Amino acid sequence: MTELNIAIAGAGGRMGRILIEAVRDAADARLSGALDRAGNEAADAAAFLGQPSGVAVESDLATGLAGAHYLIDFTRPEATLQHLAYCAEHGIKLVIGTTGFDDAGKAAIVAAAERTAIVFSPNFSVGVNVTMKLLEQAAKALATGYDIEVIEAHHRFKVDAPSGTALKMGEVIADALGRDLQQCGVFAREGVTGERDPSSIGFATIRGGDIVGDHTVLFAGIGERIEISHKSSSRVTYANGALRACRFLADKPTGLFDMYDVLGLNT
Ligand SMILES: NC(=O)C1=CN([C@@H]2O[C@H](COP(=O)(O)OP(=O)(O)OC[C@H]3O[C@@H](n4cnc5c(N)ncnc54)[C@H](OP(=O)(O)O)[C@@H]3O)[C@@H](O)[C@H]2O)C=CC1
Ligand SMILES: O=C(O)C1=N[C@H](C(=O)O)C[C@H](O)C1
Repeated sequence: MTELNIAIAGAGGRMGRILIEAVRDAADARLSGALDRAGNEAADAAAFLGQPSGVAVESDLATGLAGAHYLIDFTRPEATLQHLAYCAEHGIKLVIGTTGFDDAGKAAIVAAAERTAIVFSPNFSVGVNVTMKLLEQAAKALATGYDIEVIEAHHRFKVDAPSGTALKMGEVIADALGRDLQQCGVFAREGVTGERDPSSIGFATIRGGDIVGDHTVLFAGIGERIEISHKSSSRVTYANGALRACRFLADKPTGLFDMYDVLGLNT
């Protein structure tokens, strides 16, 4: 069995810590390095587990990525884009969970995938990706007469809105209906808004406490409504999905993939 040498970016963050634990628990993976921003360096990336790893948290990319074949990055767009450039240059494969990229950031990821292999997904849980498939089917079956609203709730610390997952759900539904989310997405309502445009897809965001991540899509008709919901109760599902993505990349030299590719849902 070939061992996966994995570095973790954002090592001290909510996802970073769960990822370090998941890599350490995986029989086929080795924690080869850990990165975080300057000022967050630490002597041992797994000290919080009470089981030293011998891997320090570094802010210097060359040091933190020495010996890494994969970088799992759940940080912020500005950090991911720096890591992306380094990984593309050095042939390190990337699993990107960071959300909140603008169009230029997404284009940089597409370009980097010509030089290294990347899985980029706003949500690495199996359940959310299966939910996306259900949404595709529901949207096609409920194409007329049903108003579509995406409602998401996350913890108080989340900095981007709507969540990357909510936006992806909107895109999946818009694609299934032949609409363009850039045109039909409604991201805020206040004051005298007028009646709802039936071709719109609305978004509502809730932030509070320690909510890990809830997403509901409402298809509201006259006389009935359908709700398709996914609720995360642990970040372990995201970490396990990210590890699965590394295994998927093992035989891919270049290319941009998502969790549909990893899970074989692209049918
Ligand atoms: N795709 C998926 O399945 C999931 C995606 N996410 C996404 O992952 C990202 C991280 O989430 P979460 O772990 O909760 O966030 P945290 O804020 O807990 O962790 C982010 C880590 O990255 C560090 N960081 C921030 N900016 C920089 C920078 N410029 N350079 C280097 N390091 C930096 C932070 O340091 P500091 O604290 O000092 O800012 C922190 O250690 C978010 O975009 C979130 O939406 C989250 C869960 C699942
Ligand atoms: O910030 C989070 O926590 C999460 N972010 C991702 C997103 O923006 O969709 C995935 C998950 O919902 C948790």
